[in-house]
Amino acid sequence: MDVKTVGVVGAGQMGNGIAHVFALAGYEVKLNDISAEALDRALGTIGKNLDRQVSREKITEAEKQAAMDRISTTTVLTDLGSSDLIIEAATERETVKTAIFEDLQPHLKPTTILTSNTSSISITRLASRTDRPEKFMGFHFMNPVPVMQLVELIRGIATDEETYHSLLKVVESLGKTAASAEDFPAFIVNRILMPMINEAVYTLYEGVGSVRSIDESMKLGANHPMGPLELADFIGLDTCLAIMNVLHEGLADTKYRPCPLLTKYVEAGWLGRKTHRGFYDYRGETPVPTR
Ligand SMILES: CC(=O)CC(=O)SCCNC(=O)CCNC(=O)[C@H](O)C(C)(C)COP(=O)(O)OP(=O)(O)OC[C@H]1O[C@@H](n2cnc3c(N)ncnc32)[C@H](O)[C@@H]1OP(=O)(O)O
Ligand SMILES: NC(=O)C1=CN([C@@H]2O[C@H](COP(=O)(O)OP(=O)(O)OC[C@H]3O[C@@H](n4cnc5c(N)ncnc54)[C@H](OP(=O)(O)O)[C@@H]3O)[C@@H](O)[C@H]2O)C=CC1
Repeated sequence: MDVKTVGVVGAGQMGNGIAHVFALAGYEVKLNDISAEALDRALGTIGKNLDRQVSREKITEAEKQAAMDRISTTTVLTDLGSSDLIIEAATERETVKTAIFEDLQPHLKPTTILTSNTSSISITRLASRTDRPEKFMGFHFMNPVPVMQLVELIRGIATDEETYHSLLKVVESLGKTAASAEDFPAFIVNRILMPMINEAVYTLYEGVGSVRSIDESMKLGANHPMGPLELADFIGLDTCLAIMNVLHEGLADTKYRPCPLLTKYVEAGWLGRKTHRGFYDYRGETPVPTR
């Protein structure tokens, strides 16, 4: 299947990054969200991130303009029906994702490939709720999408080889690198990364260190580009908690128990950068630790 048009569902931090890289690579992109404000914000963010690439001479002003012109937005999900490839990047909740695929599928071409950017949820189970499990895959981009090299490709039990090879070609066309992961909870990156973040929250919860000392320790002591709590805020604490819950339930092992402090931050609506407060408070000029 030759992919030329892409429909992206969900215009949050991942959806806008995915639209950005596809438009820059020459694909026509339709970006959908339930909220018109989210779509406006996404276009603003894409413009700013493309400007950054122009100012660092990675792309020209004309390439930026051409990329912006290839992106259209809509709050009507079914407008994405004519796309060759759908990338679902809505909130990490299985019921949300299943409803999107159910609403979309009567409007799709028989050849359309369906994918989810889920961080953790079973691809086989999501696929089984659609009319085309053989054309369904996990297509897991990393945050920030314009910068990170990796894309995880996850085949469900029924995914056919043609679909897998079509997506491999797409990843190559974006200048990124694919890694194949088997369909088990949280795949490869988050199976390893998220227990580390959860452990950092336990380290804070048990008073072993403060937010700042935990992050400094991992940046200066293990050469991580961001401390684990800073990274959790960057990913979104709701997403981190959702992934830990999938690991905990899916692997039935107490070592994946989400830290109660992580749950408390999510219950407070302190979801990290996207709500301006998480392990750090981002409302002032510089981030201030909340513990
Ligand atoms: C949860 C999941 O399911 C899976 C996941 O995604 S897990 C999260 C994975 N991501 C990570 O672990 C990110 C860890 N953090 C980092 O790698 C770095 O802190 C970072 C790349 C985000 C920023 O790096 P930095 O050195 O502090 O910032 P900065 O110097 O401004 O940026 C580095 C480069 O990225 C570019 N950049 C940063 N953000 C960008 C964006 N959103 N769009 C475009 N370019 C961007 C900058 O322009 C700069 O480019 P050059 O090298 O060409 O100059
Ligand atoms: N954050 C990260 O680092 C990474 C996240 N992912 C995965 O990507 C997906 C998106 O995450 P992320 O971008 O961070 O989340 P965000 O919370 O930033 O964005 C999700 C967006 O989806 C919208 N949305 C919710 N329901 C629907 C719907 N039915 N139709 C269309 N849009 C909808 C939300 O709208 P509203 O806000 O109005 O509810 C919001 O704008 C998740 O599956 C996540 O696990 C994958 C890799 C990295």
